[in-house]
Amino acid sequence: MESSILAAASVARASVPATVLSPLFPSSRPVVLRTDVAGPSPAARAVRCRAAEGSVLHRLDDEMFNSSEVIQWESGKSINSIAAAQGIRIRRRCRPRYPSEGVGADRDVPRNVLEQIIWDKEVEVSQRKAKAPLQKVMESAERAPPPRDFVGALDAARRRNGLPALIAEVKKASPIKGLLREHFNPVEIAHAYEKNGAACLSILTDEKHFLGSFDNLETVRNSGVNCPLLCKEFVIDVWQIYYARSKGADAVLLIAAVLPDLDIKYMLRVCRSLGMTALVEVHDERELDRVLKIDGVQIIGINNRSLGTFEVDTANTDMLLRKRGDVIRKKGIKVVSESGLFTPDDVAYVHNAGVSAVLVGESLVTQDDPGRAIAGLFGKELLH
Ligand SMILES: O=P(O)(O)OC[C@@H](O)[C@@H](O)c1c[nH]c2ccccc12
Repeated sequence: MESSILAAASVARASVPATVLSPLFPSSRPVVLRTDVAGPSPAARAVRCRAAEGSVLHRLDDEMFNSSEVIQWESGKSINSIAAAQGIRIRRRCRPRYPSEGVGADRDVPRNVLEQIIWDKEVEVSQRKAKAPLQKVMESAERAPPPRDFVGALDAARRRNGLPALIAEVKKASPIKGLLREHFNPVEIAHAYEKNGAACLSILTDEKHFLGSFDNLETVRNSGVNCPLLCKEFVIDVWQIYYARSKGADAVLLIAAVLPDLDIKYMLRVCRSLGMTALVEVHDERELDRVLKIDGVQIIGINNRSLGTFEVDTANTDMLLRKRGDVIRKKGIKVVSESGLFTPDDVAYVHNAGVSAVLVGESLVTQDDPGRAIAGLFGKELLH
């Protein structure tokens, strides 16, 4: 068994260095194989067995995980109890493996839109993984065109215009507003955005709730746009990050409302190993404080929209920057104000609050000419 673990480990060594990625848990999450203890715990033994079955191994730096985190995983605590301890209210779809997670109706029914999306996403990801196993997707990620510098493009655009850089979103629909644009051609919209000064593009890939697709991401990437691309996905599994890279994404969104700290740390690491940027999204103070404790976060998105209630308030960006702007600036982290921005006043408001960039979908895609709409949003033409 040991020899097959080592054999599998050598397969993955190319990507990253002392932890195991195992499908033992609901999504592929890191589990440290501890070599400093007399004998492996039952969970670690199980991991070894899975590893021996041929799952892909990843090695990460030990110092990344403190021992209590390791023990959390090894103790077999459910993802939901770990998440709840961090204030995360979005539950993963329950597995019978964890009887402590509730029974009956409460267990089987998602409690809000975000939870519904995440539950659907788990089914979708496991189906996609069955068709394209991680190892295959990793190989095709290696063959993808090299990643572009997402943060660099934002910095350059901000310097050029003296305004927050624009991440313009290719968005067909949303769960609450429904269809945003009847005639929807992602490539046409992407080119119009780029021509009118967008620094980066955000491509929604969730099919069920946003009518997006990975095909859109791939076609836009192959259509000759130069802007770096953010894969706007509900990431719950590192498989999705490799998949996004294989389709040409330069950045991915990591939503703190659904990801425990350890997942964020691990996913940041995977992004870095692929040369991608992670835009870590928060909505409230608790999520922001969690994210500020994680090393290596370069760019934070403050979502003005609650993904639980879908209510929007642009004052959220201002409020969080008033409270935590000092720490954010000290750490050199850039902030993107996301959602609900419609007018030059809205942009000026979040600019004054201290953001480096804005992420805008609805107010652009709902207009006849989404490219021309950019000058309307900023109150002037943006330099390309
Ligand atoms: O269309 P708006 O209000 O301009 O918002 C764009 C973007 O911020 C929003 O689509 C978004 C922000 N975070 C998300 C997470 C998942 C899906 C969508 C989003």
